[in-house]
Amino acid sequence: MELKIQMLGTGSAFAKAFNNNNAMLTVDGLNLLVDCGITAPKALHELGYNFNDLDAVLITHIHADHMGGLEELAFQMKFIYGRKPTLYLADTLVEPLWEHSLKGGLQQDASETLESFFVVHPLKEGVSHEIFPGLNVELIGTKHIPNKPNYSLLFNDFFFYSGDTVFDPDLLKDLVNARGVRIIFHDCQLHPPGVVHACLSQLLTLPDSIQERTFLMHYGDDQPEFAGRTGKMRFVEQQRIYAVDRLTFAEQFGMID
Ligand SMILES: O=c1ccn([C@@H]2O[C@H](COP(=O)(O)O)[C@@H](O)[C@H]2O)c(=O)[nH]1
Ligand SMILES: [Zn+2]
Ligand SMILES: [Zn+2]
Repeated sequence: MELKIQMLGTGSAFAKAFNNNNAMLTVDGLNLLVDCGITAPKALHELGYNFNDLDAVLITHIHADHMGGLEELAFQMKFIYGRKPTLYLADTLVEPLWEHSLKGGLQQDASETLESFFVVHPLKEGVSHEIFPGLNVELIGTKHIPNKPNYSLLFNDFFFYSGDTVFDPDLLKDLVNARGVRIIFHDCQLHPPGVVHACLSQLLTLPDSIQERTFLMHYGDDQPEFAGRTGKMRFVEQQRIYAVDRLTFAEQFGMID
């Protein structure tokens, strides 16, 4: 049973050279889409997927680069594939996702709710939930936009996926030193200040023992100019397939194409 990750995109919210920072996690042929931004429908198509190939979708927060593709997903699943997609999200996001984002486009009848379009699985923060056999996720509440719910993800107790978060070195140290996290995919704003994201200059203050297991995503279009300027950290490459279990350290960096 191998966990693989392929980023549909590795770009920031304003990037144009990269798609939105959305990921496909695959275990034993089952596909979990982590975030479904504005560019996700086209990015999936470019990788040879259609929406019916998705076994579940998980949303970290309600910015458009993370959920702006859900309207098309819901409509395609309803009108083309005739089934409801499975949606995982924090219990605190269920109401705002519908009321503040999706209702305006999806609702055609006043009786329709989020559950009219998705099989909704609300998740509790701090609890390990089985998504598929061999894939568990724990939501970790992290700071992004003041007073708005936002979550990072811990997969199978060893793979931390930050989503969008401000720099939180104490969390990262606790995850690695106390909880045994081996791999970190972290958002990285290339230019300071990191007001709503971790920025590169902050991430570079992490000890080497954390940097060497950290892979950077959610970056801007000038990312190529930062090659060789990321300390022990590496950039995640859009569309490349990584075998997460084999990413224990940079030297054991595994790739499947
Ligand atoms: O200079 C900036 C530009 C944007 N923001 C905030 O970022 C988010 C949108 O980007 P995400 O990657 O989806 O978080 C939005 O809240 C903007 O206000 C910023 O703070 N500074
Ligand atoms: Zn974002
Ligand atoms: Zn965001």
